Amino acid sequence: MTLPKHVKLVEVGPRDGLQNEKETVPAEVKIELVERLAAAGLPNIEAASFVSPKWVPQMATSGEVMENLRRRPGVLYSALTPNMKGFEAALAARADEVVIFGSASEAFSQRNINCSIAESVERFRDVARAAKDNGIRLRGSISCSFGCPYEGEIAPDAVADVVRRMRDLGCDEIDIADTIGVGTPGKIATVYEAIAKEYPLGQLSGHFHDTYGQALVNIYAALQVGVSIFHASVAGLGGCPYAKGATGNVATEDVVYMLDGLGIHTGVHLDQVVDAGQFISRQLGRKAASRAGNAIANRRAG
Ligand SMILES: CC(C)(COP(=O)([O-])OP(=O)([O-])OC[C@H]1O[C@@H](n2cnc3c(N)ncnc32)[C@H](O)[C@@H]1OP(=O)([O-])[O-])[C@@H](O)C(=O)NCCC(=O)NCCSC(=O)C[C@@](C)(O)CC(=O)[O-]
Repeated sequence: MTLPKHVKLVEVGPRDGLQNEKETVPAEVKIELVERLAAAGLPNIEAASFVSPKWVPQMATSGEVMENLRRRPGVLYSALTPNMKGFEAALAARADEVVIFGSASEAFSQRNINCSIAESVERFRDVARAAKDNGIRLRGSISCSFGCPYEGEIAPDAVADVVRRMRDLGCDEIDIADTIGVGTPGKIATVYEAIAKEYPLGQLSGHFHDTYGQALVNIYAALQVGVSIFHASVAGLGGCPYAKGATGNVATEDVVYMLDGLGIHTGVHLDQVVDAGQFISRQLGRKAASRAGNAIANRRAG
């Protein structure tokens, strides 16, 4: 068994992580978080989401965050864009990458973006074309790829179908999301084997929430089938407002700790990610949900 030698980590804490926070997190705090994560070596940071502020109020400061960031050369700053209104805002805010986000579950698509899967693909068509015209990288995200809070089991064929549609829109990368963290290693292998027939494995990522404590082992299972792009959220921040009870993405500190141990290169400095995780947790007034991060912080404190 050979594991990839390099992994690209996409940091989603400032977006997926913070979008679910009840209290408004000030834009200056979000900016400092993104800057710390970039300084820690994260090559791609999801920093904004241009969605309706009535649906997700926490993301209403996305423009302010993107415009006031001190950008680090070589880092890709991404933003979620469900439609052309979101795309125009992302373009004005100089996003390097826009993310169209759909679902493998009809029920989740309706709850999350208020339209069917087929309608969402039509909306995304304009965003995809505009991204290409403006030379902006295009990423697609597919929620509920391993299970849905409303429909339960999701067939790998349903995921493959949305992967095909995202591919035909011209996505440069496609995220396979376990929105509610129900996947287990066997299912991970089955889903990636089904979708790798439709789209290059090297451009597929894993976006695993850790609700059932399976995210790290699922990353390991995905590494074994050759996936080399993973999403993670510093301090394990997050959840999805339309997936009740789902916890955050796997913590970045935990993923970096595991990959360092496996000798897999990420370019990310663990100590600095731990600092970023402790910083945002202090700001939110709670302990980080990262086992490795807290262990390292405790060890440092003696
Ligand atoms: C998609 C919509 C906008 C459709 O919402 P809609 O109500 O069907 O859209 P609409 O076109 O009828 O517009 C309604 C109102 O929203 C405004 N509007 C419309 N679009 C925008 C926009 N882009 N930015 C700002 N405002 C917007 C629009 O201007 C109008 O304002 P009003 O006239 O009522 O004042 C809505 O359903 C929405 O914003 N949903 C939010 C979904 C979301 O952010 N979910 C969380 C992120 S996805 C996620 O976390 C999963 C992921 C990616 O991490 C992977 C995983 O783990 O599964």
